[in-house]
Amino acid sequence: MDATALALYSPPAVARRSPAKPAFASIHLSCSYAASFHLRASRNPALRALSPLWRRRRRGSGLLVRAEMFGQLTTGLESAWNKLRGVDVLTKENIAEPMRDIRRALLEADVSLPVVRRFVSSVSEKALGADTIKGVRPEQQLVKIVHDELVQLMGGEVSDLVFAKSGPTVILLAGLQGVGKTTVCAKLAFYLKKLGKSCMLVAADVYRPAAIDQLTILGKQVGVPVYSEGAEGKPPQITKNAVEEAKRKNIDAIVVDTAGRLQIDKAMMDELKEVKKAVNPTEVLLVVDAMTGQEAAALVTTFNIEIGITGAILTKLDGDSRGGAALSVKEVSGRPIKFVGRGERLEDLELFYPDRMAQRVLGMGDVLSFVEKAQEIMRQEEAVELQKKIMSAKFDFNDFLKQSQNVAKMGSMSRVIGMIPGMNKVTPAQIREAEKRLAFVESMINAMTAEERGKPELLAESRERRIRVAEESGKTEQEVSQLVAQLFQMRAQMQKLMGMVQGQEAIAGMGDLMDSLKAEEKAPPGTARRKRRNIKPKQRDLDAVLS
Ligand SMILES: Nc1nc2c(ncn2[C@@H]2O[C@H](COP(=O)(O)OP(=O)(O)OP(=O)(O)O)[C@@H](O)[C@H]2O)c(=O)[nH]1
Repeated sequence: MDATALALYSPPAVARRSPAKPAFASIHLSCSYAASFHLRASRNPALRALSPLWRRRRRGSGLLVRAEMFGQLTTGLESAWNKLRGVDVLTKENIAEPMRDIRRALLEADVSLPVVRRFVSSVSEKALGADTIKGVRPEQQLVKIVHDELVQLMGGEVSDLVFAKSGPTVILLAGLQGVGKTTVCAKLAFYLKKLGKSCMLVAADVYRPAAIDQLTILGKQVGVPVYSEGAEGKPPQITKNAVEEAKRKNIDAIVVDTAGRLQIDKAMMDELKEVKKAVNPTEVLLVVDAMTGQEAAALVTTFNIEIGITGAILTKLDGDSRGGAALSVKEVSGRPIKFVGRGERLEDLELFYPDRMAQRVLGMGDVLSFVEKAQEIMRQEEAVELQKKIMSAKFDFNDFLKQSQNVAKMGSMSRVIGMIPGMNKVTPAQIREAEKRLAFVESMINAMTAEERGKPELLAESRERRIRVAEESGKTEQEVSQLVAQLFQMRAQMQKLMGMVQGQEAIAGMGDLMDSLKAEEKAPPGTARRKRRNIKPKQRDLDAVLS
């Protein structure tokens, strides 16, 4: 791999100062901007070359974000290569400590010890055997080696659903109670519909009456039929009849929901074997909870030995899972992870890509998934338009509202943030704060006139307008002023982040706004605020906003 390509593996710069509390709004703007930027970059090599900018976070201007998923593992791995800064070549001596860091990070992520031992020995061997490549620093080489090993550990490439060559594809789901099986049934139906395949759900969990009702409700939400014979039927017979029904109705795929139990028991295994014998399913997928770490890997192994499975579906990856399950399942059980669940919504199920997961573990985000998500909600021309507006500092409140709604469609904020390279350290609390404040902000934007939303300078230059918006939205003038000031700050930040700022031409109306903000901060409560002349912002004001 040449130096440029390897440079993409530059470890994200670890900010040397405590994470600045990000302006809530810039989290949304960064996500919106990234959606448009990466969407364009996905079709434009020149722009794509810029995307490492997202990986090397600019101190002070980027957002210090810690995605919920794998945060601890990412930090642990980062400390490994940060110890190699300044060395010229990887040697047995100088990689000893980084290897100990990697070992510790994987164990803390709840990866099983035998897997960790094999992983560290393979990375060490490759690190010592690696040729030095001109222009590539040793820590970059180590990041690349760890990345490739992580990809292999998780199965190498994506393992998609297998479809039957003739007749309906039968997907049998198994798993313990509460792991998310029934939810996965609906998510899979939603995924199959997106692929243009007709689907039917089968209620074969006859022991928990609520499960049948739950599946029926979910089926209605997705818009697919649910085959049920109530709680009296026997799962093997129910499933067999469902296959006949699917054949009659020429349905492409059926997804069978089976009973979950608190732990593996013989009755559960025997029943699954009978169902399997009755319908010979195309896929037998074990649903496991990512939060259970290496226990998930052990479960997959047991089910594979007992009944034979074709793969696993890892749910609740949006939770505070340390990553051990994602990293261990394939290596321990020999069976691939096919899908991951990242939330409770129907669209929160996606194919499992080992390379993208490895990039996220290494804090490099997941541009490809981000682009795919952005493509689902944003047309290319919209992305071009948004990009131009942001780069020309014309991004206004209409754009902010539209993009915030778009970002919300891409999934939870932590998930969107986790996909954007270079933004892998937002704390969950900061993300929750950002999400909470969005409604607060939207109420102020909705109180603005269309003209004010399209020309925020009008609000920056007129205190009367700000007071009116405050009164109509039930907020204070100070809060409105802060919001307007943050929009200008976001404009400048985005340009700075892109490294495309063309000089810092003064932004009209900033002086007045900055002064009234400062006056607010200094004036004791109730002091009549001094009226401000509209003045061109002094460089000092602009620097204060831009810093
Ligand atoms: N955060 C999060 N919650 C999930 C995910 N998948 C499922 N859940 C939630 O987990 C809970 C259990 O989901 P179910 O689908 O009822 O689990 P189950 O395995 O069918 O449970 P039983 O029917 O009792 O066997 C529900 O509240 C789901 O919304 C996920 O990927 N992320």
